[in-house]
Amino acid sequence: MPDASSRQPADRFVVAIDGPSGSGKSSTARGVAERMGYAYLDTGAMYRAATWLVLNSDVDAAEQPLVAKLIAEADFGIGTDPKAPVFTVNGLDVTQAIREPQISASVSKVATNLDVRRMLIARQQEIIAAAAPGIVAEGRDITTVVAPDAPVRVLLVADPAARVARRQTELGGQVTISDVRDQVIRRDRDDSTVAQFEAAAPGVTVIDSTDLTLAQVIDRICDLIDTAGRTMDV
Ligand SMILES: Nc1ncnc2c1ncn2[C@@H]1O[C@H](COP(=O)(O)OP(=O)(O)OP(=O)(O)O)[C@@H](O)[C@H]1O
Ligand SMILES: Nc1ccn([C@H]2C[C@H](O)[C@@H](COP(=O)(O)O)O2)c(=O)n1
Repeated sequence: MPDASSRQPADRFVVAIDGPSGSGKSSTARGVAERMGYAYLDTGAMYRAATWLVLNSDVDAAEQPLVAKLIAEADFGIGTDPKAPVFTVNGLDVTQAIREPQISASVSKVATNLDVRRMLIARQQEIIAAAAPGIVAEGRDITTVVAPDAPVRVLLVADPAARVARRQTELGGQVTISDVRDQVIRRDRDDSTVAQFEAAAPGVTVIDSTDLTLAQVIDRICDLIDTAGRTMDV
Protein backbone atom coordinates (compact mmCIF):
# COMPACT_ATOMS: atom_id res chain seq x y z
CA MET A 1 0.00 0.00 0.00
CA PRO A 2 1.60 3.36 -0.95
CA ASP A 3 1.84 5.90 1.85
CA ALA A 4 -0.25 9.07 1.71
CA SER A 5 2.65 11.18 0.43
CA SER A 6 2.89 9.12 -2.79
CA ARG A 7 -0.83 9.24 -3.63
CA GLN A 8 -1.76 11.51 -6.52
CA PRO A 9 -4.99 12.06 -8.43
CA ALA A 10 -5.30 9.16 -10.92
CA ASP A 11 -5.25 11.59 -13.86
CA ARG A 12 -1.88 13.16 -12.99
CA PHE A 13 1.51 11.49 -12.66
CA VAL A 14 4.53 13.58 -11.68
CA VAL A 15 8.15 12.69 -12.43
CA ALA A 16 10.73 14.91 -10.70
CA ILE A 17 14.34 15.05 -11.93
CA ASP A 18 17.17 17.06 -10.35
CA GLY A 19 20.89 17.13 -10.91
CA PRO A 20 23.93 19.26 -11.62
CA SER A 21 24.63 21.07 -14.87
CA GLY A 22 25.26 18.79 -17.85
CA SER A 23 24.05 15.62 -16.13
CA GLY A 24 21.45 15.23 -18.89
CA LYS A 25 18.28 16.39 -17.11
CA SER A 26 16.71 18.30 -20.02
CA SER A 27 17.44 15.68 -22.70
CA THR A 28 16.28 12.89 -20.42
CA ALA A 29 13.15 14.66 -19.18
CA ARG A 30 12.08 15.51 -22.73
CA GLY A 31 12.66 11.93 -23.85
CA VAL A 32 10.67 10.49 -20.96
CA ALA A 33 7.83 12.99 -21.46
CA GLU A 34 7.63 12.23 -25.19
CA ARG A 35 7.59 8.50 -24.62
CA MET A 36 4.93 8.69 -21.90
CA GLY A 37 2.78 11.36 -23.59
CA TYR A 38 3.40 13.69 -20.63
CA ALA A 39 4.06 17.42 -20.46
CA TYR A 40 7.60 18.66 -19.78
CA LEU A 41 8.57 21.47 -17.41
CA ASP A 42 12.07 22.94 -17.78
CA THR A 43 12.36 25.01 -14.59
CA GLY A 44 15.90 26.11 -15.51
CA ALA A 45 14.41 27.80 -18.57
CA MET A 46 12.17 29.81 -16.24
CA TYR A 47 15.21 31.14 -14.35
CA ARG A 48 16.86 31.79 -17.71
CA ALA A 49 13.83 33.75 -18.97
CA ALA A 50 13.85 35.81 -15.76
CA THR A 51 17.58 36.46 -16.31
CA TRP A 52 16.95 37.50 -19.92
CA LEU A 53 14.44 40.06 -18.63
CA VAL A 54 16.91 41.46 -16.08
CA LEU A 55 19.74 41.70 -18.62
CA ASN A 56 17.40 43.49 -21.03
CA SER A 57 16.30 46.02 -18.42
CA ASP A 58 18.08 48.83 -16.61
CA VAL A 59 18.00 46.87 -13.34
CA ASP A 60 21.30 45.53 -11.98
CA ALA A 61 21.10 41.78 -11.23
CA ALA A 62 22.66 42.46 -7.80
CA GLU A 63 19.75 44.76 -6.80
CA GLN A 64 17.69 41.91 -5.38
CA PRO A 65 14.46 43.77 -4.43
CA LEU A 66 14.37 45.57 -7.80
CA VAL A 67 14.98 42.31 -9.66
CA ALA A 68 12.14 40.64 -7.75
CA LYS A 69 9.78 43.55 -8.55
CA LEU A 70 10.71 43.46 -12.24
CA ILE A 71 9.98 39.72 -12.39
CA ALA A 72 6.76 39.98 -10.37
CA GLU A 73 5.39 42.50 -12.89
CA ALA A 74 6.38 40.53 -16.01
CA ASP A 75 4.33 38.05 -18.01
CA PHE A 76 6.15 34.75 -18.58
CA GLY A 77 4.86 32.23 -21.12
CA ILE A 78 6.06 28.74 -20.20
CA GLY A 79 5.74 26.05 -22.86
CA THR A 80 5.39 22.43 -21.75
CA ASP A 81 5.42 20.60 -25.10
CA PRO A 82 8.44 18.25 -24.86
CA LYS A 83 8.89 18.40 -28.66
CA ALA A 84 9.19 22.20 -28.75
CA PRO A 85 8.90 24.09 -25.46
CA VAL A 86 8.44 27.80 -26.22
CA PHE A 87 9.24 30.53 -23.68
CA THR A 88 8.05 34.12 -23.87
CA VAL A 89 8.67 37.23 -21.77
CA ASN A 90 6.04 39.96 -22.06
CA GLY A 91 4.89 38.36 -25.33
CA LEU A 92 8.37 38.15 -26.89
CA ASP A 93 9.71 34.71 -27.89
CA VAL A 94 12.98 34.16 -25.97
CA THR A 95 13.28 30.40 -26.55
CA GLN A 96 16.63 30.72 -28.36
CA ALA A 97 17.91 33.82 -26.58
CA ILE A 98 17.83 32.19 -23.12
CA ARG A 99 20.42 29.62 -24.29
CA GLU A 100 23.05 32.27 -25.09
CA PRO A 101 26.33 32.08 -23.08
CA GLN A 102 25.70 35.46 -21.40
CA ILE A 103 22.49 34.09 -19.87
CA SER A 104 24.34 30.98 -18.61
CA ALA A 105 27.01 33.25 -17.13
CA SER A 106 24.48 35.41 -15.19
CA VAL A 107 21.59 33.07 -14.37
CA SER A 108 22.89 32.04 -10.94
CA LYS A 109 22.68 35.66 -9.75
CA VAL A 110 18.94 35.65 -10.44
CA ALA A 111 18.34 32.04 -9.35
CA THR A 112 19.90 32.75 -5.93
CA ASN A 113 17.47 35.64 -5.30
CA LEU A 114 15.13 34.07 -2.74
CA ASP A 115 12.13 36.29 -3.62
CA VAL A 116 12.50 35.27 -7.27
CA ARG A 117 12.69 31.61 -6.25
CA ARG A 118 9.48 31.89 -4.22
CA MET A 119 7.61 33.33 -7.22
CA LEU A 120 8.93 30.83 -9.74
CA ILE A 121 8.42 27.86 -7.44
CA ALA A 122 4.77 28.87 -6.92
CA ARG A 123 4.30 29.07 -10.71
CA GLN A 124 5.99 25.69 -11.19
CA GLN A 125 3.67 24.10 -8.64
CA GLU A 126 0.63 25.56 -10.42
CA ILE A 127 1.79 24.15 -13.77
CA ILE A 128 2.43 20.74 -12.23
CA ALA A 129 -0.97 20.73 -10.49
CA ALA A 130 -2.73 21.47 -13.81
CA ALA A 131 -0.89 18.86 -15.89
CA ALA A 132 -2.66 15.80 -17.27
CA PRO A 133 -2.09 12.93 -17.75
CA GLY A 134 1.36 13.59 -16.33
CA ILE A 135 4.38 15.86 -16.31
CA VAL A 136 8.14 15.48 -16.12
CA ALA A 137 9.66 18.44 -14.28
CA GLU A 138 13.41 18.96 -14.07
CA GLY A 139 15.71 21.38 -12.29
CA ARG A 140 17.65 21.62 -9.04
CA ASP A 141 14.96 21.54 -6.32
CA ILE A 142 12.11 19.56 -7.88
CA THR A 143 12.61 16.39 -5.81
CA THR A 144 13.01 18.36 -2.58
CA VAL A 145 10.92 21.56 -2.75
CA VAL A 146 8.74 21.85 -5.86
CA ALA A 147 7.31 18.31 -6.00
CA PRO A 148 8.60 16.34 -2.99
CA ASP A 149 5.54 14.04 -3.16
CA ALA A 150 6.11 12.97 -6.78
CA PRO A 151 5.90 9.16 -7.06
CA VAL A 152 9.07 9.09 -9.17
CA ARG A 153 11.97 11.26 -8.03
CA VAL A 154 15.40 10.98 -9.61
CA LEU A 155 18.76 12.61 -8.96
CA LEU A 156 20.64 12.39 -12.25
CA VAL A 157 24.39 12.68 -11.82
CA ALA A 158 27.54 12.30 -13.96
CA ASP A 159 31.25 12.81 -13.36
CA PRO A 160 32.29 16.48 -13.65
CA ALA A 161 34.70 15.64 -16.50
CA ALA A 162 31.90 13.97 -18.48
CA ARG A 163 29.58 16.91 -17.86
CA VAL A 164 32.17 19.46 -19.00
CA ALA A 165 32.97 17.34 -22.10
CA ARG A 166 29.26 17.05 -23.01
CA ARG A 167 28.73 20.78 -22.70
CA GLN A 168 31.87 21.47 -24.73
CA THR A 169 30.67 19.18 -27.52
CA GLU A 170 27.25 20.82 -27.45
CA LEU A 171 28.65 24.36 -27.66
CA GLY A 172 31.27 23.48 -30.29
CA GLY A 173 33.71 26.31 -30.94
CA GLN A 174 31.38 29.00 -29.53
CA VAL A 175 33.09 29.23 -26.12
CA THR A 176 36.48 28.59 -24.52
CA ILE A 177 37.11 25.65 -22.19
CA SER A 178 37.33 28.05 -19.23
CA ASP A 179 33.89 29.43 -20.16
CA VAL A 180 32.54 25.86 -20.34
CA ARG A 181 33.98 25.09 -16.88
CA ASP A 182 32.41 28.31 -15.61
CA GLN A 183 29.02 27.24 -17.03
CA VAL A 184 29.25 23.82 -15.38
CA ILE A 185 31.48 23.81 -12.26
CA ARG A 186 31.25 27.42 -11.02
CA ARG A 187 27.50 27.55 -11.74
CA ASP A 188 26.90 24.37 -9.71
CA ARG A 189 28.88 25.85 -6.82
CA ASP A 190 26.76 29.03 -6.83
CA ASP A 191 23.44 27.25 -7.46
CA SER A 192 24.06 24.76 -4.67
CA THR A 193 23.93 27.60 -2.12
CA VAL A 194 20.12 27.74 -2.54
CA ALA A 195 19.15 24.25 -3.78
CA GLN A 196 20.26 20.84 -2.60
CA PHE A 197 21.06 18.77 -5.72
CA GLU A 198 24.46 17.32 -4.83
CA ALA A 199 23.13 14.48 -2.66
CA ALA A 200 19.89 12.56 -2.97
CA ALA A 201 17.13 13.30 -0.45
CA PRO A 202 15.53 10.24 1.21
CA GLY A 203 13.47 8.24 -1.30
CA VAL A 204 15.16 9.77 -4.36
CA THR A 205 16.69 7.30 -6.87
CA VAL A 206 20.21 8.19 -8.02
CA ILE A 207 21.05 7.46 -11.66
CA ASP A 208 24.66 7.97 -12.73
CA SER A 209 24.64 8.74 -16.46
CA THR A 210 28.45 8.91 -16.87
CA ASP A 211 28.60 5.57 -18.70
CA LEU A 212 24.99 5.37 -19.90
CA THR A 213 23.58 6.50 -23.21
CA LEU A 214 20.67 8.92 -23.21
CA ALA A 215 18.37 6.08 -24.34
CA GLN A 216 19.49 3.93 -21.39
CA VAL A 217 18.76 6.72 -18.90
CA ILE A 218 15.30 7.26 -20.43
CA ASP A 219 14.63 3.50 -20.21
CA ARG A 220 15.57 3.44 -16.52
CA ILE A 221 13.22 6.29 -15.65
CA CYS A 222 10.38 4.77 -17.68
CA ASP A 223 10.93 1.52 -15.72
CA LEU A 224 10.63 3.51 -12.45
CA ILE A 225 7.37 5.08 -13.74
CA ASP A 226 6.05 1.66 -14.66
CA THR A 227 6.87 0.25 -11.22
CA ALA A 228 5.47 3.27 -9.33
CA GLY A 229 2.32 3.29 -11.50
CA ARG A 230 1.68 -0.38 -10.74
CA THR A 231 2.23 0.24 -7.00
CA MET A 232 -0.25 3.13 -7.06
CA ASP A 233 -2.89 0.93 -8.76
CA VAL A 234 -2.81 -1.59 -5.89
N1 LIG B 1 23.53 9.95 -21.12
C1 LIG B 1 24.14 10.82 -21.90
N2 LIG B 1 25.27 10.49 -22.54
C2 LIG B 1 25.93 11.36 -23.31
N3 LIG B 1 25.54 12.65 -23.53
C3 LIG B 1 24.42 13.04 -22.93
C4 LIG B 1 23.66 12.18 -22.09
N4 LIG B 1 22.59 12.86 -21.61
C5 LIG B 1 22.69 14.10 -22.14
N5 LIG B 1 23.77 14.21 -22.94
C6 LIG B 1 24.23 15.40 -23.66
O1 LIG B 1 24.84 16.24 -22.67
C7 LIG B 1 24.56 17.61 -22.93
C8 LIG B 1 23.90 18.21 -21.69
O2 LIG B 1 22.63 17.60 -21.54
P1 LIG B 1 21.40 18.40 -20.95
O3 LIG B 1 21.31 19.77 -21.51
O4 LIG B 1 20.23 17.52 -21.07
O5 LIG B 1 21.88 18.50 -19.42
P2 LIG B 1 21.23 19.31 -18.22
O6 LIG B 1 21.47 18.49 -17.01
O7 LIG B 1 19.84 19.67 -18.53
O8 LIG B 1 22.15 20.61 -18.18
P3 LIG B 1 21.83 22.08 -17.63
O9 LIG B 1 21.28 21.92 -16.26
O10 LIG B 1 23.16 22.76 -17.62
O11 LIG B 1 20.86 22.72 -18.57
C9 LIG B 1 23.65 17.64 -24.16
O12 LIG B 1 24.47 17.92 -25.29
C10 LIG B 1 23.10 16.23 -24.26
O13 LIG B 1 22.83 15.83 -25.59
N1 LIG C 1 14.78 24.29 -10.23
C1 LIG C 1 15.84 25.06 -10.64
C2 LIG C 1 16.23 25.07 -11.97
C3 LIG C 1 17.28 25.85 -12.33
N2 LIG C 1 17.91 26.61 -11.41
C4 LIG C 1 18.98 27.51 -11.81
C5 LIG C 1 20.32 26.88 -11.81
C6 LIG C 1 20.90 27.12 -13.17
O1 LIG C 1 22.10 27.85 -13.10
C7 LIG C 1 19.86 27.95 -13.90
C8 LIG C 1 19.56 27.47 -15.31
O2 LIG C 1 19.27 26.09 -15.27
P1 LIG C 1 19.62 25.11 -16.50
O3 LIG C 1 18.83 25.59 -17.67
O4 LIG C 1 21.06 25.22 -16.77
O5 LIG C 1 19.19 23.76 -16.03
O6 LIG C 1 18.71 27.97 -13.12
C9 LIG C 1 17.50 26.57 -10.11
O7 LIG C 1 18.10 27.27 -9.26
N3 LIG C 1 16.47 25.80 -9.74
